[in-house]
Amino acid sequence: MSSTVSKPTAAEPIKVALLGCGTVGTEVVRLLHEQADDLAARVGAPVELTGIAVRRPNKHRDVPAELLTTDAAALVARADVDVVVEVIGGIEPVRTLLVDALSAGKSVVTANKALLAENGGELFTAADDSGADLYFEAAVAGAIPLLRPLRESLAGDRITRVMGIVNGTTNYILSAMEATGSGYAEALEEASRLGYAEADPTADVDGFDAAAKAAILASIAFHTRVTAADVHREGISAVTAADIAAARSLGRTVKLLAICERVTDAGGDEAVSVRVHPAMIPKSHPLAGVGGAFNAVFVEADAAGQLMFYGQGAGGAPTASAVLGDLVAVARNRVASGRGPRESAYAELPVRPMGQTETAYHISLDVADQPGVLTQVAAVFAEHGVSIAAVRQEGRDHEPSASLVVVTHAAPDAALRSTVDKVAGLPVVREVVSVMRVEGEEQ
Ligand SMILES: NC(=O)C1=CN([C@@H]2O[C@H](COP(=O)(O)OP(=O)(O)OC[C@H]3O[C@@H](n4cnc5c(N)ncnc54)[C@H](O)[C@@H]3O)[C@@H](O)[C@H]2O)C=CC1
Ligand SMILES: N[C@@H](CC=O)C(=O)O
Ligand code: NA
Repeated sequence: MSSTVSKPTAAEPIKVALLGCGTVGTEVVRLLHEQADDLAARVGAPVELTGIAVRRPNKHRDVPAELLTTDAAALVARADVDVVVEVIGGIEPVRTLLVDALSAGKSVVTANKALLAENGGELFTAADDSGADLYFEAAVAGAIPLLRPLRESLAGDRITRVMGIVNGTTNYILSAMEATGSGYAEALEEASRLGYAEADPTADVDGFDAAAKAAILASIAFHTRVTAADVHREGISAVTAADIAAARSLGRTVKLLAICERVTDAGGDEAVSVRVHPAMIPKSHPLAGVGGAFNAVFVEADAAGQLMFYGQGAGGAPTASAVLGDLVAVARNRVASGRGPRESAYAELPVRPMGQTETAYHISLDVADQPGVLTQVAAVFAEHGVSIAAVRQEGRDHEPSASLVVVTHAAPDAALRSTVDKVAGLPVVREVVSVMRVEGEEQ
């Protein structure tokens, strides 16, 4: 129990059903217990755990047995449950459980980005219909207060860009590969052991988790429903030691970035572009120093300018901190008979396809060391309307091959891809060693 002396609370207890008791759920239970008095004082009513839905009750010996049930649906339906906290993950059965909870007027706190990015609209509609709250700060960038600032503090501004590192597992792996040269598989195993990775870690390494978070961020930032399917997604499983070495030789580092932008076409119409992919960023860029499972997100808004959010993006306790913050908010709303912010999707901006999104590439080639190679390669870039920002060609002692590195200016992604395909087919090109997008200015 905490040391703070709580003020007596007059209101009826707020009764909470917890769904799932794994990495995050265990920490939610711990914090609810350890901070019970403080939480009651902050909410104005005791916050009571009435039940915990788990899959295997005998695995949870440190939780009071009378709270445990394997019947999540029955727990959600209980008349004495005011708030449902969901930390199971995945789509079903969670989607049905949460729609049922919201439809019955029970507020929901969830960390489930996969569900929000897939079925967020349905959840928001159910919440609106019954007047219940739907909070999900833990779903993006773990402990970092990010969604509430976007939903509330910046609600009066016009956000133009959200860019950052939003997946702790992949950042942990890339940091380990960069710092110690440690192997990909070994770093992933460690990230899972530390509780950062999803139950199925392909969600992390193939970029699904970051894409779901990018969809949530873009939806809030641009007042538009963006789903996971709208997000261009590339993970880190194809990032090689050669890519990392190529980045290093240019004073850059490789990060998996989520980039959500408000864009304007030639006719003046607005759209959104949302993408997740690895990119080389300058070592001097603030995101380059974000290591391990930490996350960092830049937000740019017309009036506010540039903001940066940084902190622990994964792990049981950091994620539980965000869950508890939301729980206090929805419990306070209940005590005050009020509501938190609803979904804001009035702008309904279209999503621009990746092929039309402007990006810049770094291309590292192994070419024949003979006259005219550079001219042939440059001609392919010119043919596709791609302008070259920098070229470096280096011969190798006693070898008939040379290294040719090309960095482009920004161009439509489709034009860059076609350029790489055509260059790869040139007889003078022996191997495409590394192709990666580049982002960020030197600071
Ligand atoms: N671990 C992390 O760092 C973060 C996790 N999240 C999200 O939080 C959620 C939970 O993540 P973790 O705690 O890491 O996962 P976990 O896999 O450790 O825990 C999930 C628990 O739910 C239980 N479960 C599965 N189906 C169930 C059912 N039908 N009824 C009751 N229990 C069931 C599982 O047995 C497991 O104990 C996921 O949505 C995840 O994406 C969000 C931010 C960070
Ligand atoms: N698997 C996720 C957990 C937090 O959202 C990550 O690694 O970031
Ligand atoms: Na967060």
